Amino acid sequence: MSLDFSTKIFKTEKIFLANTEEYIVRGGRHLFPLLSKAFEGVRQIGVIGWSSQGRAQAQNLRDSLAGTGIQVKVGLRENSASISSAENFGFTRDNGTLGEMYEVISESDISILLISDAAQAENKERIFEAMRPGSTLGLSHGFLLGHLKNLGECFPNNINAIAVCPKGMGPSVRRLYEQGKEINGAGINSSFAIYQDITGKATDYALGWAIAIGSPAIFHTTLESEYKSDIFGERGILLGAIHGIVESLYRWFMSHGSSREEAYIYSVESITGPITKMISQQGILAVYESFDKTDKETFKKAYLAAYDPALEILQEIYDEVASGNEIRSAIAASHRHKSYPLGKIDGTPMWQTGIHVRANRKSDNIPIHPVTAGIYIATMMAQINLLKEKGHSYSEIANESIIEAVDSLNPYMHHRGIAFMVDNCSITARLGARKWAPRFDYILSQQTFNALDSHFIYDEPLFQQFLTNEIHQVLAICSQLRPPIDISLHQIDIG
Ligand SMILES: NC(=O)c1ccc[n+]([C@@H]2O[C@H](COP(=O)([O-])OP(=O)(O)OC[C@H]3O[C@@H](n4cnc5c(N)ncnc54)[C@H](OP(=O)(O)O)[C@@H]3O)[C@@H](O)[C@H]2O)c1
Ligand SMILES: [Mg+2]
Repeated sequence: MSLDFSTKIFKTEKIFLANTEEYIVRGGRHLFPLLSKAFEGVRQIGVIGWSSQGRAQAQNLRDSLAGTGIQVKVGLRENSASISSAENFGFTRDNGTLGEMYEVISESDISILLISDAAQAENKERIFEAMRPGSTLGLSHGFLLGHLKNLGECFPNNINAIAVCPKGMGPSVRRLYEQGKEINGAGINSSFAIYQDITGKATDYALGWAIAIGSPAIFHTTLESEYKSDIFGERGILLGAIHGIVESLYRWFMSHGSSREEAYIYSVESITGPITKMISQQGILAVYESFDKTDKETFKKAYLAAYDPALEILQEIYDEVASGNEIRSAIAASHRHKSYPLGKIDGTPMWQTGIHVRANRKSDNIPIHPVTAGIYIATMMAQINLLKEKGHSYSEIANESIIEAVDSLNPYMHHRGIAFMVDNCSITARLGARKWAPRFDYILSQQTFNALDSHFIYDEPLFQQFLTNEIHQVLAICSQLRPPIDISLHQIDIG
């Protein structure tokens, strides 16, 4: 995969991640005056859908493009339940910035498709038909490409097909953009991909779009690599795996004499509080290095007991995603959910305990439990190593396995529990988390905890591989590209 690209409008920057070269573009408000040039020939951008991403991207684009003459118009299905919410945010039929989705697509020069992935797949013919020749289809996910590949079909050959994929959820995309008004560089990083460029303008459109939604750093990828790593990552450590890990850990701590509150603190709080913060600020190895000798041993044992079982499930997920099965499964599930809507995931005593724990939380006193750290980090490392083996770039690996977890998602779980994190993500992600979390819970309970409670022979090279992994160096470089502020959740408006 070539990670180089060319733009006459924005400055590209070469970075070295371990021994590989990648090119990025840094965003920021000082580049907004270049947006008119980047979007040359564009009079209207349609944002189709009003959910996590639609709401955030439509507002950010409108704010960034103010004064350029480029209109941002929201498109929704007939009788959409979201019409009144969009109108409350100033996208109204009266002022011409809200309309029926197929009409908006047919009027727009760029149509950013932010309806659910399954709805994109289901309505692709009508969407493609509505697009004018020479116009641009914008995606925030490669799911639709995966679906087309499953069917042996392609995008229409008379449109551009591009993607800008924010590596964080919609509310963060909006909130950090707003914070960026005071602190230049605050925002959510995005990857971008150019699948089809028939006008020669696709790269500048994509970079302009990413800058306009506030991304501080923009990485290049392909649409195929994006959907594989994204669908895989959210089923892995970002959502599915972390859910399975904490459920199984909670029970394990209880079976070893902890009270409910202690078990919750040692499992969930430990990860979403100090482990997340330390990885975000100092990297993965810092967690291990923060332990004394005894806890280092405990961490090592937990790491080695968890790595292979976690890798086994992760490999299965990757295979399911790469073969197209996971995409078929998400579409099939969306049909079933018309009769059986997605169920709750935070009703059990564990998550009820979490409410009390959070109410009485003293943030500075949350311990890092070495068993929890060992299992969580082993799963993260297994995901990193698998993505590397599958040929993903380091920027994508770091974002899909570490940065999105510690800077975007885990803080949501810390703030209000598992459902607040998972159910603020896309439907594709919510489905995947529900499908795979029990598999991680099961394999850890069956294998990892059995091993932990007995003696087993350490795979020393595997632990050495953790200590010397290139990802530590990669993360140090990537963390310089992170937004300069923390996500302040208490201010986030989840509507
Ligand atoms: N959520 C994230 O943080 C995130 C992050 C990165 C990328 N993405 C990608 O961004 C895109 C949008 O995701 P999302 O999470 O914002 O949305 P979502 O929650 O997955 O989907 C909800 C939106 O889809 C619309 N919709 C559902 N069925 C429809 C149908 N049959 N016809 C027309 N519209 C329909 C809904 O319309 P109504 O409003 O009328 O109900 C609503 O606006 C997806 O490609 C996703 O993979 C999401
Ligand atoms: Mg994602």
